[in-house]
Amino acid sequence: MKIAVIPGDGIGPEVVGQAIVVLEAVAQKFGHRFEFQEALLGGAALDVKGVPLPDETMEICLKSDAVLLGAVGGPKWDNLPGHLRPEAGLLGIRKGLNLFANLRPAKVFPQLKSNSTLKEEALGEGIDILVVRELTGDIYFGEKGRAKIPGGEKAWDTAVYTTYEVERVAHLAFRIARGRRRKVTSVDKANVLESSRLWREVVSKVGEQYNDVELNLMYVDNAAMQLIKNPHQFDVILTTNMFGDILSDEAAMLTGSLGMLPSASLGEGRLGLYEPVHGSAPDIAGQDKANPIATILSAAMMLRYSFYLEEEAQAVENAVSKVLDQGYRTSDIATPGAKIVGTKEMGSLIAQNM
Ligand SMILES: NC(=O)c1ccc[n+]([C@@H]2O[C@H](COP(=O)([O-])OP(=O)(O)OC[C@H]3O[C@@H](n4cnc5c(N)ncnc54)[C@H](O)[C@@H]3O)[C@@H](O)[C@H]2O)c1
Ligand SMILES: CC(C)[C@H](C(=O)O)[C@@H](O)C(=O)O
Ligand SMILES: [Mg+2]
Repeated sequence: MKIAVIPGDGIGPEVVGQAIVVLEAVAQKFGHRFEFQEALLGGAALDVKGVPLPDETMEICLKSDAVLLGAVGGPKWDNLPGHLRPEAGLLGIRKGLNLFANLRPAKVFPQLKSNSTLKEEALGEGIDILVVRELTGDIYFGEKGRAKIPGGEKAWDTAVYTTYEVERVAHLAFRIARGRRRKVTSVDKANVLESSRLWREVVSKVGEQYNDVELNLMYVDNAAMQLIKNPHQFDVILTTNMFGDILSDEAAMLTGSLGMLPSASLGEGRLGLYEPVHGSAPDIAGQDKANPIATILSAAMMLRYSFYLEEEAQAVENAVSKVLDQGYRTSDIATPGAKIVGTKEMGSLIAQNM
């Protein structure tokens, strides 16, 4: 099994390094062979190649069975023009690999209930939400530009969706909901945006083919509020690229820390891209402070969705749970009396508990 490894910038290399330690423990325990090949993306690629997404990186990804990615971006590259920013490299790779569905599960580990920004009573039995974010359309990829006008400038980004783009991600969300609590909440801004009106029409039509799944339609401003007020009402949240970006960070905080949230980006085939939801965290980069669990859980999603190794995926998730049971915490999820460890130690502990 060939895995393209893209450490990226900031804490990216630190957290990816620990996901590899855990994948090597999986290989040893279950007798698999993973072949890792490194590739450059984002600021790391800009510094060496002058572009955020070099051709070799796309070639390496296309020849692999899965891609493991850290994060990109940082203040060093913040003043570059849009198409040269590290983030453009990430968008390019998602689009280039046609990864149209981004799965972002927000689940509360029982050991971390007190880290949630919600009161423990509000969390009840815990939260288990899956955000299915469309990933290759919307305002991220529509026409954009800037022009001089009298007195200053104007700038624009365009939100575009086609029937086909909405249909394919909607089908995926409904199919996934069948394996969960059979409830899809589609989130849009159909009271204002034309692209959201198309989104709503298409999702409703696709929903008619899944009579066994309940469909709710919700505006994004209300959804942002409902996530805090009553997160238990959500099972699968199906939403657009932009709203999914925002709502998944919000859902992350319900679980205690952005450092806990993994993601999988999927297309038509087996090739997927697996990355934590968080960014390159320049404020803590290079200090061995980053929580590697989001990336380690992303590696578990890789085992599940690209390699169909369910037992192995669960073994990784159980190892994370065991280490939390033993009281080990990185500083973002610290609680009174916890044993605070750094990025590397957290990775080693999870590998040892496999
Ligand atoms: N997928 C990606 O590559 C991705 C995602 C989001 C942001 N970014 C980029 O990252 C850079 C920083 O963005 P930001 O500060 O808005 O978001 P961020 O997610 O990098 O950080 C937000 C906050 O969460 C903390 N944090 C994030 N991950 C953590 C972890 N694993 N362990 C402990 N704490 C963690 C950070 O220290 C920071 O305080 C920007 O250049 C942005 O464009 C990249
Ligand atoms: C860095 C940025 C391009 C990216 C996004 O907006 O998709 C990030 O915020 C994410 O959530 O993966
Ligand atoms: Mg984001």
